[in-house]
Amino acid sequence: MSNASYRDAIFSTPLDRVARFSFDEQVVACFPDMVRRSIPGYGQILGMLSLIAKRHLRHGAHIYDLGCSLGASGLALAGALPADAFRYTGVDVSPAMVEKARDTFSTECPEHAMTVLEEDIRTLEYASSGMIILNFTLQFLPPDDRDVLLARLYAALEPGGVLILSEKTVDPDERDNAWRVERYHDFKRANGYSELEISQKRTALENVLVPDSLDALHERLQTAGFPRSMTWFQYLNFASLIAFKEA
Ligand SMILES: Nc1ncnc2c1ncn2[C@@H]1O[C@H](C[S@+](CC[C@H]([NH3+])C(=O)[O-])CC(=O)[O-])[C@@H](O)[C@H]1O
Ligand SMILES: O=C(O)C(=O)Cc1ccccc1
Repeated sequence: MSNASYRDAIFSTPLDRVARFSFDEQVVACFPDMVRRSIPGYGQILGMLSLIAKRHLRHGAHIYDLGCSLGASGLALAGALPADAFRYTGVDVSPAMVEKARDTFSTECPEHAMTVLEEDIRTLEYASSGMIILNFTLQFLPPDDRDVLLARLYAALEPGGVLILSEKTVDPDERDNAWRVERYHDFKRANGYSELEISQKRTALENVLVPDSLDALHERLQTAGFPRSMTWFQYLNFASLIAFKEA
C-alpha cells in the first residue's frame, strides 16, 4: 500500500446507505488527517505521552500501545526519548493499519525497538509492561468486553505501572451533553467538515463507537483493580485518564 496520506473526504458525498464505520484501506489512507480534524486535543495528548513516560517508566521498560493504528503514539515517544529508554509493542486488528505502522517505524525510527502485532487486543497474551496506552480504542470494543480487558491490563502492568486511557465520552446530564456535542460539531465545521460529512459520519459510528461517561470510565478502572485514577485532560467530549498500579 502507498504511504501517501490524503485529506479525509469519506463522507463528503451523499451515500444511499451509510455503512458501519470500519478501519479499512480507505480510512487508513486519510487517517492522519481524519484524527487531526476530528479529535480535539489529539496532538496535545500525544505530546504528553513522553513526558509521562519520563516520570513513570523505568529506563528500558516495555510500553504497549493498544489499537495503535498508524503508530502515532509510538512515533511521538520515539521522537522524544532515546532508543534505550523503552521497548514498544503496538497492537492493531486492522491489517492495513499494521502494515503502514510497520513501514513508518522502519523508516522514521529504525534505531528504536518498535514491534507491531496484528492481533485482537481482547485475546492477546500480555507480557509484563510498565506503561499501557489505550488512545481512543476502548470505545470501539463492545461495552461488555471492556471490564475484562481492563482487568487483564491491570494484571499485566508492573508495580508502579500506568495506564493511559483516552476516550470520546458522553455526559450523563442531557443539557451539558448537548452543549458539548454541539460545540464538537462546531469544532468539526471549523476544521472544514460539511454538515453532510458530520451527519453521515455520526450515522456510520452509531453502535460502533459507544462512548462511556467519565464516571463510568473511572468506575471501570476501579473494578479492574486500579486503586487510583484521574482525568488529566479534557476537551469538549474527549478526555484522557491516567490510572496507577500500586508500586
Ligand atoms: N479488538 C481490537 N483489537 C485491536 N485493535 C482494535 C480493536 N478494535 C479496534 N481496534 C483498532 O483501534 C483503532 C482505533 S483508532 C486509535 C487511534 C490511535 N491509538 C492513535 O492514537 O492514533 C481511534 C479512532 O480512530 O477514533 C483502530 O486502528 C482499530 O483498528
Ligand atoms: O469523528 C468523530 O465523530 C469521532 O468521534 C472521532 C473519530 C476519529 C476517527 C475515527 C473515528 C472517530
